[in-house]
Amino acid sequence: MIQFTKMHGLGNDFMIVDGITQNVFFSAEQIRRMSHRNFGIGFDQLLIVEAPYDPDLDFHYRIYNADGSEVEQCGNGARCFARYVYNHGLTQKNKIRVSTSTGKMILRLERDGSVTVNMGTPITDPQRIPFKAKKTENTYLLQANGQTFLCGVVSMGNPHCVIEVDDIETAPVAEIGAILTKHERFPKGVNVGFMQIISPEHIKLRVYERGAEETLACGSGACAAVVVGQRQNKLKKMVRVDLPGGRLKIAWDGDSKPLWMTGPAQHVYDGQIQL
Ligand SMILES: N[C@@H](CCC[C@H](N)C(=O)O)C(=O)O
Repeated sequence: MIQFTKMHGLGNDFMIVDGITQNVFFSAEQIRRMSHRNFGIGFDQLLIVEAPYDPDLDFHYRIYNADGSEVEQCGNGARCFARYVYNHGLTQKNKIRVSTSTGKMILRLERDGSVTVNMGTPITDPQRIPFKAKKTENTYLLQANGQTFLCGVVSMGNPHCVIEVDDIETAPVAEIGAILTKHERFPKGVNVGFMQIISPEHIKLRVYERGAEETLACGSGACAAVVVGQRQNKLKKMVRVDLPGGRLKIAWDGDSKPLWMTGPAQHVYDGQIQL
């Protein structure tokens, strides 16, 4: 039996497993089965807590998409991870240093129950995203489905492409998201964000996630949208991001500064599963 906890950050939901006190290994096929919303637990991502590899860190964790692929970053997952390790007595700290497969992050538990995450510095160099382009630009033209899309491309540890739309309600998230997420110019796939700018301090966003389809919220996607909007001089430093599942606060001072994301992390239930 494997003990797990179900949590969500604005409806982006997670199965979280303590891999320190339990010996766990899941195949991609097992992850796909567990993530199924009718035949399994149902989740967008699986997070596995591990011991730190570095004495300066408190934890390491692995992130898997619902389709079983391992990924580098998950903003909403980071907030849930912080609440999970604190509530399960794995740490007494309210400033938690963690690493994932791409880098290090600092998670801060706030008194009001929200969690603030230092999401690190965005990457715009195409080679490091990775994205096939000759040089760094604020916008690129992407051809798909007989149409041309103007988009910003950025990595928050994981790859994002952000398209500005006039109306978030009618944005072709499922149709175009499913095509662009596998576009040949993104060798490792991409998360596709659709952003409506309401004002320089307020956007609406829907994200078709790589390996999970459209989710109710994407934390790294919210950061990516703010980077893209700011680099086009359309957004200010502090931005309210409204996603289908709720609101995030994103702050970015630009250039080589890290992004800060603040939002909720909710426990849903504890369970156990036999594979
Ligand atoms: N929901 C996440 C992102 C999860 C990973 C993503 N699907 C990818 O493949 O990069 C978030 O809140 O950032």
